[in-house]
Amino acid sequence: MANSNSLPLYERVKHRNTLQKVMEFIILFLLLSLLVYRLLSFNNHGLSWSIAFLCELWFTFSWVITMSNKWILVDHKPYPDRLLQWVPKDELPAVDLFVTTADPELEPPIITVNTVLSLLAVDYPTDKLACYVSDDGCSPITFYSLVEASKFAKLWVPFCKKYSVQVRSPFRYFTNNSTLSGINNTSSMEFKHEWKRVKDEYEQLSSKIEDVVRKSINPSDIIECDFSVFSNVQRNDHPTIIKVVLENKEAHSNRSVPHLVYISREKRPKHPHHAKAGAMNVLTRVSGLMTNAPYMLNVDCDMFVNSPNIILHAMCMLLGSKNENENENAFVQCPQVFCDGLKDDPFGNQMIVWWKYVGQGVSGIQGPFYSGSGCVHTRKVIYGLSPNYVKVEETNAKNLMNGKSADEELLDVFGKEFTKSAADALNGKAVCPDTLTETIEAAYQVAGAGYEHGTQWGKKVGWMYGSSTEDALTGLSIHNKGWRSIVYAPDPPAFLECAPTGGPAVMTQQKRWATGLLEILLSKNCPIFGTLFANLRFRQCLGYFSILSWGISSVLELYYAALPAYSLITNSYFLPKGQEPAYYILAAVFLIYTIYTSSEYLRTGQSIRAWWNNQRMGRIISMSAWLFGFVSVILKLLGISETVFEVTRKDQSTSSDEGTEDTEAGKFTFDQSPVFIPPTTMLFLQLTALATALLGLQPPARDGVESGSLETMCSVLLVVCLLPFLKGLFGSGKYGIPLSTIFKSAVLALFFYTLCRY
Ligand SMILES: O=c1ccn([C@@H]2O[C@H](COP(=O)(O)OP(=O)(O)O[C@H]3O[C@H](CO)[C@@H](O)[C@H](O)[C@H]3O)[C@@H](O)[C@H]2O)c(=O)[nH]1
Ligand SMILES: [Mn+2]
Repeated sequence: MANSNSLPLYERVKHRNTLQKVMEFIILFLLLSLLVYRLLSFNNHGLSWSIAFLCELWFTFSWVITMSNKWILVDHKPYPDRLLQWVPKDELPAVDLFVTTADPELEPPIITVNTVLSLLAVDYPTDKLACYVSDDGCSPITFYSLVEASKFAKLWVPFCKKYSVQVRSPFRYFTNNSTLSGINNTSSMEFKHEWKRVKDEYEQLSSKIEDVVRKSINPSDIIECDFSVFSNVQRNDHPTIIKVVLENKEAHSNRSVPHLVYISREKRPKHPHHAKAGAMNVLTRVSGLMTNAPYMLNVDCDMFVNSPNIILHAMCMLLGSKNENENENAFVQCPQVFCDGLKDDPFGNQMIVWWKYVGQGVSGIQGPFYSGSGCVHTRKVIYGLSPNYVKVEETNAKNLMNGKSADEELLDVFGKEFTKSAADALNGKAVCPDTLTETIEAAYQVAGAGYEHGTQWGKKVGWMYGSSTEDALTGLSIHNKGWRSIVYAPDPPAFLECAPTGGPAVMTQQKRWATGLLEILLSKNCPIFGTLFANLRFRQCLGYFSILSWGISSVLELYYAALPAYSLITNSYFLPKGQEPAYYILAAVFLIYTIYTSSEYLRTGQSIRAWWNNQRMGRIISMSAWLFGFVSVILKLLGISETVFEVTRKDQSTSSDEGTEDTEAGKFTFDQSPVFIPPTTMLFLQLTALATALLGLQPPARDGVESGSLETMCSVLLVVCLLPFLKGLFGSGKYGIPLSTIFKSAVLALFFYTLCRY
């Protein structure tokens, strides 16, 4: 026993990559040479030269950060057997499971239901788990779906455990894919029989939900449950609704299913609700009163469990070290992996390479960024504790000297109804009440719209307010205290989710990210302060900078992309000429960068096409969604408008019937959103510039040197990147760019052209 105690519960696996690193240094050297070349020839050039220099300075700086981010890749390997030797199964720590949903239309309830069922069925003692669903849509349909799902769960959970089912979300388990469904010719009769029964039940469940969604049947007409609370509610103006959907009363029987609680927090037009961050804080408080588990797993409504052992594995990494002081891991983050992602990643948003090289790279520094979903948090850390923590009793004495008792202090921070629960959690001796309903009255209090007034929720404790990427901000505030975090990227992935498809959904998501991230950079939460005045490591700060600056790089990329067009139109140049040595510097950067980036795709098992799609979408997203993110943050800083959290549309590929493969799914789609104007303008601009050059309409070169081959090549390359938009000009329906967008873009392009010419 003593022996197994001292064995670590997880291992850090480091990957070094010399070849990649050599290429990184060569690229850095080339970029620096280019900067030197620009500086040496600064005097004889005009504005475009300075802009090019500025942009290249930024690109070089970003490259240094990229190198720092990827210095060592780290992954982790848990040893659950050692944990089970160390802690008996029924003494494992409890974990509260959080799911958020906000809109039954954008987020079909059947998706949420599958996520919830997969959570209820994880391999972990059921009496240690409780699942809380926050519904910001206040939808009786979502509630109804959960009630129905809880009945099915009583069949599904025991079935999964009895047959050690690998895939625990029913829609995926019951696909036609035989490797997932686990049924084959060698299966026993009993299994086949039960399999059929569970499948039938699931089909009934999904058709019931579909009926309610499609025909808008009033759920209260079909089940006996109390729906009166949902009458007359408006999404943004309603009292709290908390319903214990399922209470686990037979904890030790093999038919038991974890608790399931539905929460729709109070919303009032006058009270800010803080979108997802607000919902997470209500989940934290309600669960704090009901079960107060020391750990909390949170997922978005579309992210379901794919590996049934995930909680046990995460526990290894959170409990994992020999002495308590050394245990400085605040949270375990699993990469976001997309289920049945479209072939070759046409929208460039599957982020496989990002998670591999940046996600695992920052894990070698202080740890991965919290990315909002697929993450297990430590409750105490969310309550603001630092790694070198002092217990509440100890602070007690200290505070008394300041004239404030610890209780008063806790009251100020957490609010009245929550003081005891918070103290219990911080002291690590949470006792949960015998029944969930016992605490329901207090739960209504802490879910109220005005509860947080005068407390530190969203400021010092809980999920942080002030950014539409509350995840990055919350993670940053944890890293600022000196905590580490852990990336866990098992194969098969621990969770799977749906990647948004189509132009508009991708743009909504990317715009929100760029907005939220820039909001953090330009606020008092800027990571530079974290490094200067708190415990954020310098290279971790650089890592944060690399994502927080998306909005800024979009502006520089836009300038750089306009340069070739400008040069062609005015018959000037901003790139070195064929006879200059610097010409070869540029060619070499281009070549090595191509080899470097494409090799990352090949090594992660993706195709060259996927590489190209990501490069292309990278440029498109940067000059559309990120640019809009930048603009909305500037508007917010000027006090003109507030930033909002727009929910991403989730595709309903989870219904039980197998849809035929949508061959059009990878095609770029458009809508009326102004976000499509800048890329369309850019396309027009490059086309006009190329036409000007080809038709010999360029003015005579001012200082005798004309635009050269590199400018033309860059312009052509941009047109190739913008090919989806070129096609969009001729497409119809959702595949075509709306006429108004085309018109506005043409006017803008014409304006730029005139500006250049005169
Ligand atoms: O007012 C709101 C808005 C959103 N949500 C929920 O927040 C989650 C994330 O929203 P979604 O539109 O799916 O955003 P994504 O871009 O897919 O999510 C990523 O980015 C977000 C930050 O921008 C993080 O919060 C997410 O966890 C992360 O997965 C969903 O479950 C929503 O139901 C709420 O509960 N209340
Ligand atoms: Mn999502």
